[in-house]
Amino acid sequence: MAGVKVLAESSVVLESVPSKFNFVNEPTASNSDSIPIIDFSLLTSSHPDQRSRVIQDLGKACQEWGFFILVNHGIPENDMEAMFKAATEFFNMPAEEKRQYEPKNASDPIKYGNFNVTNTSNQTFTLWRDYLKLYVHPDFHCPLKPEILREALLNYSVRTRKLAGALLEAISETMGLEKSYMEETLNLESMFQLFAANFYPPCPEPDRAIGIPPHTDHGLLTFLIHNGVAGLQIEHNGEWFHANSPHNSILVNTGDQLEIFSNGRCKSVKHRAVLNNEKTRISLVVANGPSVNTVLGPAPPLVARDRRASYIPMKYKEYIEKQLTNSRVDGKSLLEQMMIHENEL
Ligand SMILES: O=C(O)CCC(=O)C(=O)O
Ligand SMILES: [Fe+2]
Repeated sequence: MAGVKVLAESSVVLESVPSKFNFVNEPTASNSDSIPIIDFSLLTSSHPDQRSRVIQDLGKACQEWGFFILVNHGIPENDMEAMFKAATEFFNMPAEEKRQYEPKNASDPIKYGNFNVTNTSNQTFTLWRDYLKLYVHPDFHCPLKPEILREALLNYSVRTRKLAGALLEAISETMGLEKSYMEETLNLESMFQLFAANFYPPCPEPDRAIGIPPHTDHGLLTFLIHNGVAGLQIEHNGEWFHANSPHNSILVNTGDQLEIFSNGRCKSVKHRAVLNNEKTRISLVVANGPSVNTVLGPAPPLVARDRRASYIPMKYKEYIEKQLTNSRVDGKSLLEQMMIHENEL
């Protein structure tokens, strides 16, 4: 298939969603003005009170929401603009140019296309989204075109990697661990970084298709920026909320590996991308994980404190592969499968 973009822009005016996209969707969500906002610049504040307050807020955000809006993060606006420009140019290239990146294997380091998901009743749906996914660290992979992509992405991956490192240090502190604990035990100098650009064209029947169904992210911390068009929703206390983040901020969420590592303190929260019938939405995502060879389980000092481990350890590489191949959209998630419940002890 040539991509959802081509379909949405074809000369025949689409009045309904072709049946292969039909996803039983429950799009209602509420607004929330209480998604935590974290001011990154305060983490380096020389006022001890200010710093300890932001560490406390950060810990609370990871525990209660698993999502927060990061402001004053230090990544220049121009660098983000350059990424949107490059991603837009990529999706605007002719279908033949993009087709060479359609994956042969799920683990190809450069992938473009659209995605099918299957539910527990064995029905398959195509998602209303074109994506470009690139492995950018420890090895950097990037399509040759558009030419502006390489430099912009190299820079963005360096900057987001530094930011992830600094946030993970602060998150270690929120749990009473040494600042460098995660960096050392999870081999963060060779952290696995995945970049994804998501392109959601306007959809004639936004309630009958979905951009990305409910899921959690597999890594430690995910960073998301978007082009100002709403669409991300997150689950909080069993309800769905719109996650609107202001221009120039970064929406950060804690992923499965951080929930496991923190022995359940940080929450890897379900989220989904819904559609609209007016505007194209673009989101740019950087998923930051441990090195792929790390066997990640609950941190021993936390297990000692809690007197039990609440999750089974697994090599991160294996976790990613399993999540790619095993999951049914409405089935038990891999994270749920890794949990050790109290009655199983
Ligand atoms: O586009 C969005 O807002 C969500 C993207 C997302 O959840 C993902 O790429 O994992
Ligand atoms: Fe996600």
